Amino acid sequence: MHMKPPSRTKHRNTLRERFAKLLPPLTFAEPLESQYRNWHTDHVRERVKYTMLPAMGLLLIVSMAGGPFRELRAALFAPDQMVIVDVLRFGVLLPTCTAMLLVTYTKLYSRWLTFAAPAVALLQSLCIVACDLLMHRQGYSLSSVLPMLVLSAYMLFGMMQGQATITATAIVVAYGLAGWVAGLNTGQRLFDLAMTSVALVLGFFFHYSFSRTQRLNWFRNMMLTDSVHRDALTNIGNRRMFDAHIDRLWNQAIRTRAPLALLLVDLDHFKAFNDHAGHQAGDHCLARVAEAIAQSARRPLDVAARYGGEEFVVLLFDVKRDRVEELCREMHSNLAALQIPHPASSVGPYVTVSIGAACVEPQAGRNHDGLIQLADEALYAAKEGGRNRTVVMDREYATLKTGAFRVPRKRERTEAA
Ligand SMILES: Nc1nc2c(ncn2[C@@H]2O[C@H](COP(=O)(O)OP(=O)(O)OP(=O)(O)O)[C@@H](O)[C@H]2O)c(=O)[nH]1
Repeated sequence: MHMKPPSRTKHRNTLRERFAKLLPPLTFAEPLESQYRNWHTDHVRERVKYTMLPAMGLLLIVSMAGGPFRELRAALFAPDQMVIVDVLRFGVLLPTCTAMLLVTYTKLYSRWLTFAAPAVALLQSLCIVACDLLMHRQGYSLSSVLPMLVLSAYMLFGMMQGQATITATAIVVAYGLAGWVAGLNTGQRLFDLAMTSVALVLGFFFHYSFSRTQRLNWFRNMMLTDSVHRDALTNIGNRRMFDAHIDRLWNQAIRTRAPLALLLVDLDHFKAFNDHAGHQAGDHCLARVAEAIAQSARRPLDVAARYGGEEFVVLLFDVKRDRVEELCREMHSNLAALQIPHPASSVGPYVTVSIGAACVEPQAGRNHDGLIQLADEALYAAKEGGRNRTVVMDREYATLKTGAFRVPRKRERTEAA
C-alpha cells in the first residue's frame, strides 16, 4: 500500500502550534492591540524614567567626571585611544542620554519612546562593546558588564517583547563580530559569548512572563472598567458613565466655548407595552431602541446612555440647534424603520419615542443641572404635545435658575474655609 509522506507545511504547522501552546503569542486582536500599545507607551514612560535616571546618572559620572575617574580612564585606555573614547562619550553616550531623558521626561515626546528605546539601547551597548575592545590592548575587559547590557535591553527601556529580543540579540551578535574582527583571545570571547547568550535566554523568559502578566492585568482592568460603565441590558453606557462624562464635558465646553446639547429620549406608553407583550419582550425592545439611539452619538466626545428605566440620554459636544433637530429627525426615522409592534399605543402601530432636547452654551457661573432641567422640560412638552415628537429648547435657558451659582465659586470656597 502506498503511504503518502507527511507534507512539509503540515509538519511546520504542527511545530508552530506546539510552540504557540508552549508560549502563547503576546498580542491581542485589533483594535485591542492598538489600545494596549497606546496605554503601554504612556504607562511605561514613568517606569523607564525612574530606571533610566540612576543608570544614566552613573554613566555620565563615570564618563564625564574628573578626579579618580580621569585616572581610571588613563589606566584603562592608551593615550592614542583617547580621541575615540571622547567621540564615543560626546558623540554617542551624551546625546543618546539627553534624547532618552527628553523622551521619558516630556509627555510630548513619549510616543517616540517606541523608536528611541531600541536605538538608544543598541547605540549605548555598541559604545560599551567598542570600549571593551579598546581596553583589551591595556589588558582589561568589560566581560562582566556584557550580560548586564543584554539584561538591561529587556528591563530598562520598556520595550515590547519583539523589540527587546531583537535589540538584545543584536548586542550579542555585535559583541561576537567585534571580538572576531579585532582578533581577541578565542577562549575568553567564547566564554563571554556563552554568558551573554545565557543572559539573552533568561531575559527573554523574564520579559515574556512579565509582559504576559501585565497584558492580562490590563485586559482584566479594562473589562472591569467597561462593565462598571455599561448597562447590562442595552449594552450602551449607564447612568454612572453619563454622570462622569457630563461633568468632564461641561468643563471642557466652558474652556473651548463649545455649545452642548442634551437629548432625553423616552419610550411612549412603555408600561402599556410591558403589560401587553410581557416584560421579556419589553427588555428586547429596550435593547433594540438603545442600539438605534446610540447611532446618534458616533463622534468621539458624544455619548449615549441609559438614564434609567425606559429613558435614554444623548450628550452631544459642539453642535448647533440645526444639527440637533436633524439628529432627532434621524432618530425618529431609524426607530420607525425598526417597526417594533406596539398595539397598546395611542400614538401609532409601532414603538415611538418622545425627545426633549436642550441646546446651551456652558458658562463658568453655572453647572450642568440647568441643562438636564431644560431637556426635562422639553421632554415634558413633547409628551404633552401628543408624544412621538421632539421639542428643542435653547433660549429658555437664560431664564432658568437651576444650576446657576448664587455666589461665584471662588467666594463660596473662601467663605467655607
Ligand atoms: N421590560 C422592562 N421594563 C422596564 C424596565 N425598566 C423600566 N421598565 C418599565 O417601564 C415602564 C415605565 O412606565 P411609565 O413611567 O409609566 O411610562 P410610560 O408608560 O412609557 O408612559 P409615558 O412615558 O408617559 O408614555 C414601567 O412599566 C416599568 O416597569 C426594564 O428594564 N425592562
